[in-house]
Amino acid sequence: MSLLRVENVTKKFGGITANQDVSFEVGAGKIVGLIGPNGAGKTTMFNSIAGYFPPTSGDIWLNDQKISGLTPEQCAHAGIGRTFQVARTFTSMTALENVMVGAFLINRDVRTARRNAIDFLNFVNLGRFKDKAAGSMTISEQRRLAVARALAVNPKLLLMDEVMAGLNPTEVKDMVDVVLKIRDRGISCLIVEHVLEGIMPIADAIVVLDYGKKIADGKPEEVSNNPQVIAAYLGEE
Ligand SMILES: Nc1ncnc2c1ncn2[C@@H]1O[C@H](COP(=O)(O)OP(=O)(O)OP(=O)(O)O)[C@@H](O)[C@H]1O
Repeated sequence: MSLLRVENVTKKFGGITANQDVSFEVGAGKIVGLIGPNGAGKTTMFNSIAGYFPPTSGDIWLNDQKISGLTPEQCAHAGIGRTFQVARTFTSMTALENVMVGAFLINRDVRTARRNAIDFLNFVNLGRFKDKAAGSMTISEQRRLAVARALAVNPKLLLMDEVMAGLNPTEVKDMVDVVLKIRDRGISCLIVEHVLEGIMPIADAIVVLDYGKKIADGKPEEVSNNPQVIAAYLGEE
């Protein structure tokens, strides 16, 4: 059964069509990769799903709730979580405080938010760093912290934006393990990623965008053999 349904979404910025008539689905408990060359429209799609702006046309559904047009807060309450790079303003806060920012969105009780935040830090293997300033953590730790913060809003679907970029192979494997653990909790993951060796082995499906349009959608092995996909990536080199 599909958790997320993106139906014929077009997003225009003035004369630029960042997404053109894009449709795809994310099943419950599935991992879907959203890939494509630079400027293909991946971040724009995330922004439409997370309520940062409404699509110009088309609809987005989470289960039977239409979420296109909702605010980011309403989308979060509906069940959309999203990773952000640990923002500059949050770097002086501790790891625990960063995750509590997410936890507070759904629970205003400090003790409950704190307890939930500790659980999520442990979940991403950062429990021992709870009192460490986020800014003094490694890139790999900051990425997992961003995931813990997004999980703290109790999402049904987690949007992960390039959480593997710039990581070494061991760190990519750590992040892959976290993604698999998230999926095993029943949370679906939609992952924008340029690190294809991270996403391809674990994705149930890969959606490929190029110049705003969907050019492929299927199992990783089908998509990676698709001549249009190969041409889009070679064109980028
Ligand atoms: N707020 C905006 N205003 C105007 N144009 C925008 C805006 N956001 C994105 N665009 C344009 O839309 C197109 C798609 O951009 P988008 O950032 O969604 O691509 P992307 O696939 O995420 O790229 P990258 O892999 O480089 O992050 C680009 O041409 C971009 O310049």
